[in-house]
Amino acid sequence: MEEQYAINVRHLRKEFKSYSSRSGLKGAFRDLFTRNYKILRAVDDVNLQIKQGEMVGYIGENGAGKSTTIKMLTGILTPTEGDISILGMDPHKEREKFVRKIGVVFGQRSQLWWDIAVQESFRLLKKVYKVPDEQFEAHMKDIIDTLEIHDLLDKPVRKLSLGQRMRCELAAALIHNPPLLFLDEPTIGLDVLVKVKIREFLKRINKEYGTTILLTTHDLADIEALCDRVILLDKGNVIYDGELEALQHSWLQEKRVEFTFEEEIHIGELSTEFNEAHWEEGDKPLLLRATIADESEVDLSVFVARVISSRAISDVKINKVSTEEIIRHIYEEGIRHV
Ligand SMILES: Nc1ncnc2c1ncn2[C@@H]1O[C@H](COP(=O)(O)OP(=O)(O)OP(=O)(O)O)[C@@H](O)[C@H]1O
Repeated sequence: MEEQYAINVRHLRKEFKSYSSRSGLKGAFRDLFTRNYKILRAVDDVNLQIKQGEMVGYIGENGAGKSTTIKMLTGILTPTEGDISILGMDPHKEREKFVRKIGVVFGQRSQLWWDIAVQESFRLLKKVYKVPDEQFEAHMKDIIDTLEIHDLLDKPVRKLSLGQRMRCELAAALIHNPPLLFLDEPTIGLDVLVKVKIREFLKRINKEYGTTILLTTHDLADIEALCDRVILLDKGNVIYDGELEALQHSWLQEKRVEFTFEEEIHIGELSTEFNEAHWEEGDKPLLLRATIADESEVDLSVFVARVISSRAISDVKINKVSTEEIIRHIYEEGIRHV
């Protein structure tokens, strides 16, 4: 039966042994014979099913296990346990066939040769991937035009700025037009214009070629621009897998208003008089924040009007909760009824 998923991962686990040194000379001597170690479970029972053509954001705090997962999916690391099927292949057992079907960009590491011109790297990769001449010419011209890297082709990689290099890295990952692309922090350290260019480009190849993209990023604007689905990882476990919109929506229902008063007001006074909201101090003097629970029937405009008509107020802000805030909340409080 044809594999239904581009990425199908079951019960994936990766453990690292971390060694600790004993103290003192005696300890160092004992370390020569037996080492103390701890087991760290970087990825713990992760299941992922991603269909061809999906663009999925793989997010989580530092150390959550994102890069370790990507390294296992691309065959760089061997799992401690679990099954990985990528486009119906095992990344380890069918290595040669496998690498011709995937593209990988690690934002922190280059796959281009440092001292040679960018186009030389492209030609070498063309040979590695056994891309036919005609396909290479037409496809690369398109990529070079879209990523606007024409003027960089003669330069050695070491002379490129980070943004220029990243655009070349992406081009390199796509030389063989792979159906599946793994991107680990592809926009790290880039300025906004380059980020936007890269996002537009990824959208285009996804639409044109149905490229499946799994993306890890700390920049949630990347996710917002590209991914309908997010998978949220926490301490090696998937804690959310679903639509970004659903995640946002549940938080947007919480109504939050910031009032800046003209003179100092006691919070207890407001809590009694306007008890439909939960009141707290803001981060500036005279600023107080009112939060109305998701499920409450309170009409926000009526509430704001009541407060404004009863006190002297210099500013009112009705907050839209940002995605960053949503993610932070999730870490602090866990997922609510999404
Ligand atoms: N080779 C290794 N040896 C030992 N521990 C490792 C190794 N690689 C990663 N780890 C540990 O595994 C955990 C997960 O790391 P990983 O790099 O996958 O996280 P991440 O989610 O990609 O984080 P970041 O956003 O900071 O890149 C961390 O605690 C990290 O210290």
